[in-house]
Formats: sequence, C-alpha cells, structure tokens
Amino acid sequence: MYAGIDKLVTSTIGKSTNILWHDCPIGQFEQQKLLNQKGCVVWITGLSGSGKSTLACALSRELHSRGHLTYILLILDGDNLRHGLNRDLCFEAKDRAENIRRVGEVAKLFADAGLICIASLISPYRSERSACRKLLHNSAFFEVFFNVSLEVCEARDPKGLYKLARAGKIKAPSDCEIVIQCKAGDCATPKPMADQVVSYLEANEFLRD
Ligand SMILES: Nc1ncnc2c1ncn2[C@@H]1O[C@H](COP(=O)(O)OS(=O)(=O)O)[C@@H](OP(=O)(O)O)[C@H]1O
Ligand SMILES: Nc1ncnc2c1ncn2[C@@H]1O[C@H](COP(=O)(O)OP(=O)(O)O)[C@@H](O)[C@H]1O
Repeated sequence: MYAGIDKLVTSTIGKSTNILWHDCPIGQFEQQKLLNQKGCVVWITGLSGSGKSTLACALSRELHSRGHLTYILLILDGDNLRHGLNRDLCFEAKDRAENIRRVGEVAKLFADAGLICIASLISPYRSERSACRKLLHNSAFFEVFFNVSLEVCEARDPKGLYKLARAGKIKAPSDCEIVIQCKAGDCATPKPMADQVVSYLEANEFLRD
C-alpha cells in the first residue's frame, strides 16, 4: 500500500466491483489553509443574454484584485464548454441535463481544491441545479439568479438566439442565495453586481480561512 492512503472504501459501479476510493492526506481543509479562503461554487443562472458571462468575468476580476483564487469561468461557460469537455452534447433536454451534471462535478473538484469556482450556465431546470448543489456537502454552493426580463434579454440578443428563449417558459429559481435584478432601462453595471456577490461571500466567511 502507498504511504498516505489510510482508508480504502470499495463499491460496485455497474458491472465493476472493487472500485476504490482513496483518501489522501492533503484535502480540502489543507488547501483552504494554504489559500486562506474556502472553496465554493458560485452558480450563475439566467436566460441567454441576461449577463451571466459578464458578471462571471467581473466577479473573478474583483476577487483576483482582492487576492483570491478563482477558476476562470470562461472554461465553465456553456458556450466554451461545448468546445471541449462537453463537445459531444447539444441542446436537447437530455444533453442539457448531462451538461449541467458534468459541470457540477467539475465545479465540485475545483471547490474541493479550495478555489472559488464560478459556473455560468442557463441551467433552466431546478432539479439539475439542486443535484449540483447537493454535490457540495458543506453548503458551499451559491446560486445567483439573473432576474432579467425576456424583453431586456431579447433586446440585447448578442448571439441572435432569442427566438429559442421566446419558446421557453422558465420559472424563476426559488432557492437561490442572490438575485440580480434588472428591469428595462434600469440595470446595474457589472462592478456593483460583482460587489453584491463578493459581499455575500464575505458575509458568509468564504473570503477567509
Ligand atoms: N440551441 C441553443 N439553445 C441554447 N443555447 C444555445 C444554443 N446554441 C448555442 N447556444 C449557446 O450556448 C449557451 C447555453 O449553454 P448552457 O450550457 O448555458 O445551457 S444549459 O445550461 O445546458 O441549458 C448560450 O450561452 P449564453 O447566451 O451565454 O447563455 C447560448 O448562446
Ligand atoms: N449589467 C448590464 N447592463 C447592460 N448590459 C449588460 C449588462 N451585463 C451584460 N450586458 C450586455 O448584455 C449582453 C449579454 O451579456 P452576457 O454576459 O454575454 O450574457 P449571458 O452570458 O447571460 O448570455 C452583452 O452584450 C453584455 O455586454
């Protein structure tokens, strides 16, 4: 047996038996001490064009300027992910579900490594967002809902995809920690929106060990 592995848990997955779980001596606790922050997932949900990617970038810039390690969100952004990790997936309901499940698992890995992981996905279904939330056992999953009207998103329509959103009747999330409100003619700039999330992380002691 290798040094440092003090617990072996076996399980059966499909037809495979003896799938081993290895516990390692350097875990989330040790990583967080090193980074002086707590690993967590900030999950940004909202319609296409609501401002998710803009907030993700503003938030990572703001946290970086304060000395915090984030995972650069552009990799965990719906469009970008479909160039790599999820290039086998399209936009049917089952593919969206798998897309979100994989992103949730990857986000959990980054949070386990002590990083503040910002995921930016439309993630329209509550059940899938809840499943990702449940992966984080220590309440380190924060949902940010962009409450931006269809009218505003459609007026922006930077990718010309808006006819698709028009068909969807997406219910507002009921279990999010943070709501970014934006009505026609009254939208905050990205910096105060990022500050709203930073204040939440600060108040919940995620910006110190
Ligand atoms: N057909 C179709 N339907 C929906 N979205 C489309 C489609 N084709 C491309 N895109 C772009 O992909 C982004 C959505 O990916 P997500 O991973 O966020 O979607 S989901 O969470 O799986 O529902 C989304 O990015 P944002 O506009 O930034 O939200 C779209 O621009
Ligand atoms: N707070 C804001 N106020 C005004 N325009 C914004 C704001 N946030 C984003 N935008 C603009 O809205 C469009 C969509 O933003 P984006 O972040 O790409 O949305 P999403 O990632 O949700 O599709 C972009 O053209 C962006 O410049």
